[in-house]
Amino acid sequence: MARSSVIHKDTRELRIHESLDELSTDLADYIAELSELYVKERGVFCIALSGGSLIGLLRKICEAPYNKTVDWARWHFFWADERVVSKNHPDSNYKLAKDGILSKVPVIPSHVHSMNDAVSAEAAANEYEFTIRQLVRTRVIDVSEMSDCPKFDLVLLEMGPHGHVASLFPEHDALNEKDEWVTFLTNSPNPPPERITFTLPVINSASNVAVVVTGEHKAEAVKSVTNSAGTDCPSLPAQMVRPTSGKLVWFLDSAAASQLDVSPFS
Ligand SMILES: O=C1O[C@H](COP(=O)(O)O)[C@@H](O)[C@H](O)[C@H]1O
Repeated sequence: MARSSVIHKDTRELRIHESLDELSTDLADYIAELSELYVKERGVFCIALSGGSLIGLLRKICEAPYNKTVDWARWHFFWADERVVSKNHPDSNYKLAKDGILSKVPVIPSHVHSMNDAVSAEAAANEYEFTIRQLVRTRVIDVSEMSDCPKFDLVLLEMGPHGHVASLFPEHDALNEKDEWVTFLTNSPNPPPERITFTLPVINSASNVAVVVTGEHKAEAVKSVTNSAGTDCPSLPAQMVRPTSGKLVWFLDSAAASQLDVSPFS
């Protein structure tokens, strides 16, 4: 029998699942509910994806009943980060999403806002920010009244074992970027070195942010982040994900939650 539990810690909701299958189902339910809400409210649903094993965990949203019930034609897809490689390269976050999601459901090609793979990291970051600015101007993407940043309906992140999210790595200068919406790196500590990423102000302006973490190798980082409630000087990028007025939900499997000081299934 699958087991799940919901814990509120600081401003985070932690949804802990005993199996990956259960996590994947809950993630699909959560996204489908947000899609319905924003399609009703705004006529569109703007979702920013990341890469990694997150995409495999999104498989259920492409299956019955969601493949039929979700209003795919209203979805606009963005990327919270991308690697500077060609779109058919195995490291490409776009390719991962294309193979895992975009090729499986009836999306509108002009609603897929991927990053340009034919120019430098700097040019692609500038171009992506320009694209987002146009879509904010036409109100496809909502705007945050507090920060003037784009307000994505949902930003989906996956935390790496050392606490990185999107392509925001511990102690990297990109974490301090306050003015740009999209920035670039040429020295990522994880390969490939060149990347493009949303900045923290954009992530934290979203209406909803979900952070997905699975596996025991990430348990220590999960513990550090969740024990840092209210810390004034967070050091891990995942600790800095604190939506200003949006909702933050963490989806964990029991292995990733294994070092938490709560016993989710007791
Ligand atoms: O490099 C990236 O990593 C994260 C996830 O980290 P992982 O170590 O668990 O793969 C991913 O979400 C991000 O989009 C990506 O570019």
